[in-house]
Amino acid sequence: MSGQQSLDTFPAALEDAYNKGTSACGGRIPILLDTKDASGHDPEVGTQVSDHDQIIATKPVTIRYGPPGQGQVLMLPTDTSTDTAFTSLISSCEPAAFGRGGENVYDEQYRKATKLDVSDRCTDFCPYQTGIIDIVSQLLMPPVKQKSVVPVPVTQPATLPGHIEPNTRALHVALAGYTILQLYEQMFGRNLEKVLEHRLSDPDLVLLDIRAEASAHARAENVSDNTDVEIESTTLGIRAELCKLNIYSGPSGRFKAHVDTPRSETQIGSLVICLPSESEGGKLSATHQENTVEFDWSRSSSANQTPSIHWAAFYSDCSHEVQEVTAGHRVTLTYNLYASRGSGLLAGGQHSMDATRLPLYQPLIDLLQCRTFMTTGGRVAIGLAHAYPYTHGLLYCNMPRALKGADMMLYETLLRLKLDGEFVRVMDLTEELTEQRMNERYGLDDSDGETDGVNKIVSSFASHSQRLPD
Ligand SMILES: O=C(O)CCC(=O)C(=O)O
Ligand SMILES: [Fe+2]
Repeated sequence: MSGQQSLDTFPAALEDAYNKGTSACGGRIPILLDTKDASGHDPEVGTQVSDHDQIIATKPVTIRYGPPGQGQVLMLPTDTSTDTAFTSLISSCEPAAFGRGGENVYDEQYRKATKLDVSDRCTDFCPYQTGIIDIVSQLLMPPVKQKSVVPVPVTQPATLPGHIEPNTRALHVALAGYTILQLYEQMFGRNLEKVLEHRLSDPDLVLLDIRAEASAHARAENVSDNTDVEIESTTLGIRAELCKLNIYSGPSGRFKAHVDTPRSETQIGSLVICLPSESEGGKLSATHQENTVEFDWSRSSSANQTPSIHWAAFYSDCSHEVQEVTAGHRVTLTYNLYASRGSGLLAGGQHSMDATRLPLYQPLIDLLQCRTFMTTGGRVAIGLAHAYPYTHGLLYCNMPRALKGADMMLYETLLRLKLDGEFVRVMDLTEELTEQRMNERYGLDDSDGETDGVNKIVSSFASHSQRLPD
């Protein structure tokens, strides 16, 4: 390719990458054959050094197969010509069919391979442990589809709904569309600055909810309709489900071009793990529109490399094929990849964590059952431990799912106890108040009145009047 052609092609490829991402990716994980350290223990592969410098490697892969009571154990890599555990694995496999016109068919012209179903074997290989799922999630997920965010209304209502009991001990926050400023000025007829100085000495709790209207906006119909879409397109994770062990053997193992049958609506692709057993041929190619990505894991292409696990992941709509295996055995594990909420957005969702085991659970019950605590009911404001992107309209849609650590723990506990929590942005408006004073003094007009000084949020929950679980 000439220099000029390259100059023309690269920007186009870059634009494609921005717009479409990629439809396939793959890699290699070396196998550490001697995983015993001097003390005779297995070092924790892949976690010896910090973060970025970790060398991702894996131990030899163990496969257990065979009927109950007659199980066999195979460790790969091995000498496949002499290891009886390997030859016996080959003979335990049965012909692999494939889906055609809604039926399972066996046609050697199209697919010549054998298989072991999940129920017939297990393996200690883990695509999560080896970081494959992290890479696939980050690289292969659909490109971010930015939707225009409906502008946040800036008008404030003139009056407040409801009322606050005179003996309410804590701040009542989270009245969507209303400000703490208004709340205090109306309820206490006092200057907010003095109220805050008087009530809250902790600098984290210099409260003003001038952005409460943005939370109302996030809940407004037109945005909530889109909220899930926004989340799906920006922060999805991937769940991998082991499906089969397949063996493509020389001289004529193959799987002609096909598109996998999705197992459910949330299946987004497939992951193929090629275990370390020598074979020739068997190149995998995945094609999406005009783009084809090839993965050659044959002995000749990986000569001089340490024994490795190779992997490839591709979208469900990729047509892919395994070219003819000319010699040896190509042993693969296939996983179905499903879209999932993924890490980062799990707070309050469906998951397997039991909130009653959280360290906050019992103390909160004890507090709420305490006869001297807030005897007439009321609300409690709790400063959260982490900072969140509160001025970012799009990211704010992820709240409260994006709560982290202790904040997630608090939220899960509140949900489990069926307590009503709301999130309120807390902003340090010291600068704005100073500016306002200056403006008042010198008669300047503050036309904007917004601030970026967001640092904490507050959760409030109604107490006492709630029924607690027995
Ligand atoms: O083994 C491979 O590389 C791909 C196998 C495949 O396409 C399948 O099992 O559907
Ligand atoms: Fe396939």
